[in-house]
Amino acid sequence: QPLRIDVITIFPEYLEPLRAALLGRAIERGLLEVGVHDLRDWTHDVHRAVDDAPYGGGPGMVMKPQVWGEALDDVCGEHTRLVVPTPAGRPFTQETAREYATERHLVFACGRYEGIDQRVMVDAARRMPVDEVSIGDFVLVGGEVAVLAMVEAVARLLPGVLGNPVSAEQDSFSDGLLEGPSYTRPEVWRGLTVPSVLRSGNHALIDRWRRDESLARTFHRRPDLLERLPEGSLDERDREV
Ligand SMILES: N#Cc1c(-c2ccc3cc[nH]c3c2)n[nH]c1N
Repeated sequence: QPLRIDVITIFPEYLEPLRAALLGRAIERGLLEVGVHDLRDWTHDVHRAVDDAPYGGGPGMVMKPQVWGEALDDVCGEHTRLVVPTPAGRPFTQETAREYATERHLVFACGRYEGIDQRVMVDAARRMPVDEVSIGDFVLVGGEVAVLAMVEAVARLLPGVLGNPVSAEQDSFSDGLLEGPSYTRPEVWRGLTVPSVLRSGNHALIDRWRRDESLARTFHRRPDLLERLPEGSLDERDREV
């Protein structure tokens, strides 16, 4: 059955974009299920408080464990992987997205303020796999934008979501390299031309040119990716680029 994704947040409206465009259509077609929940539905006080001052002092507020505990008790099930976006998380990469696309149920816990009381993740890990992940080395104000990015990265890998499934294989990072430049009509635009090899019709030459462009771009923009390539990824000719 389709992957089910649940998101718990104090700003459910932040997740509305999941209902639009390609992802919205995939949900309508039953290719995946998405539920969004307001964390405040699990509060019991008149102020619907979800945060409190940090033990040990310091700036900002911390999200209360009790509210999160009750929300996760209701939303998580026996096949759930809990994903908690945080700047202090392990890097979320294309490999992570591929792993998540094979799961049955993902629950994303969106923090705000200075984050969620750590005991929430410790308690959840008693019953299910828990991943604390980061989408990049920059600081956001909450987890919602990270969840939008992760859900899109995962959903596009699900069968039937992308019109053209081959592109998911050929996208950047699938062979460990960055995608090279792309071009379309017109042939000349503001005095700028399209590389002639792309109009040659010689597909062996075109594939070679694209590979060279990928290698060169990766070398200049992300040399770290070249270090991580599996053994034997680069042939003699590649090394000359
Ligand atoms: N993932 C991720 C994040 C975040 C993030 C996630 C959750 C909260 C909750 C309060 N502030 C947050 C920032 N910032 N930068 C990233 N790459």
